[in-house]
Amino acid sequence: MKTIAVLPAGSVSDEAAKHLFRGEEVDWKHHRLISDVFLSTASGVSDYSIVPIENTIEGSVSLHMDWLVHEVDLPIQAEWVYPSIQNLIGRASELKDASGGIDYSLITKVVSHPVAIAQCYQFLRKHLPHAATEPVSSTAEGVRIAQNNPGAGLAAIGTMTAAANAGLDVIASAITDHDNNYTRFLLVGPAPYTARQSDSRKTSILVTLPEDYPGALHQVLSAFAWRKINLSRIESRPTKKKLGNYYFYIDIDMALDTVLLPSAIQEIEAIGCHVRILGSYPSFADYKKL
Ligand SMILES: O=C(O)C(=O)Cc1ccccc1
Repeated sequence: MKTIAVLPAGSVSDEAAKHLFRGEEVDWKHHRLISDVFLSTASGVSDYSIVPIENTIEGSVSLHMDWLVHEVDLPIQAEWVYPSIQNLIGRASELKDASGGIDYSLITKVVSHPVAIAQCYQFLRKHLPHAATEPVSSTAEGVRIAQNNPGAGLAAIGTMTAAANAGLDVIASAITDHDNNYTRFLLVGPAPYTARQSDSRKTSILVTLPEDYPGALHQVLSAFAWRKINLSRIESRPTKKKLGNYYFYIDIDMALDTVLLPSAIQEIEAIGCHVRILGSYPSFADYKKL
């Protein structure tokens, strides 16, 4: 039986995790903090960690990308995309107006994961411009805080599951600014993921450019382009060593084969780039086919 570390029960990550591993017997290790999700596998307690890495509305989850790069050395073994439907959660009985509807002015603070708060920016600006927002470690943690603080004018943003688990009401459903809000999740750990196969494979690398080499980034991109290797994502992140020094996080739409991709990597290493392979793995873009 696999042991898998993930954010708390009822979080978006937890729902996505249960979807990938449905039908399998799993020992779930729920952690309040993403750092403990990573460290559970890095320390050998868990076999895998599940990490939300990118969202349709908000883009990359920088903290999680930085943990993957700077704090642990855990290969990516799979990626999949899962819908993130956010809801406003609280105690309806505490928010009634004279006609029995919801009086949003009675909500003084909204508590949730910062990415979830950002996904619902327009809803909050329209209905809750007066309310404070408080970022916490997960949407499920925000619901737990609302549950444990009755009468405090708190509302959370989270999943239907988290609301049901906490015995709270869904005050407003599907409040994200755009429909089709999806999150990309990574499965990280030492062993390959083999439970499901995908025709689509990716390889993620981290490239550090040589100093004082004008046009180095163009040469990196060219090394893939002339080999007709498609790059689906490139993102610069600080190396945290010196202002203006970046890693380039590159997703490549092919497996780490034996000739083409290794030769492209050798070519960019030859001009002085440092390349770290973050993983080569199956990609499941359509969760309905999982
Ligand atoms: O907080 C959660 O529920 C998570 O799983 C992290 C997250 C938050 C918002 C969008 C995607 C993942």
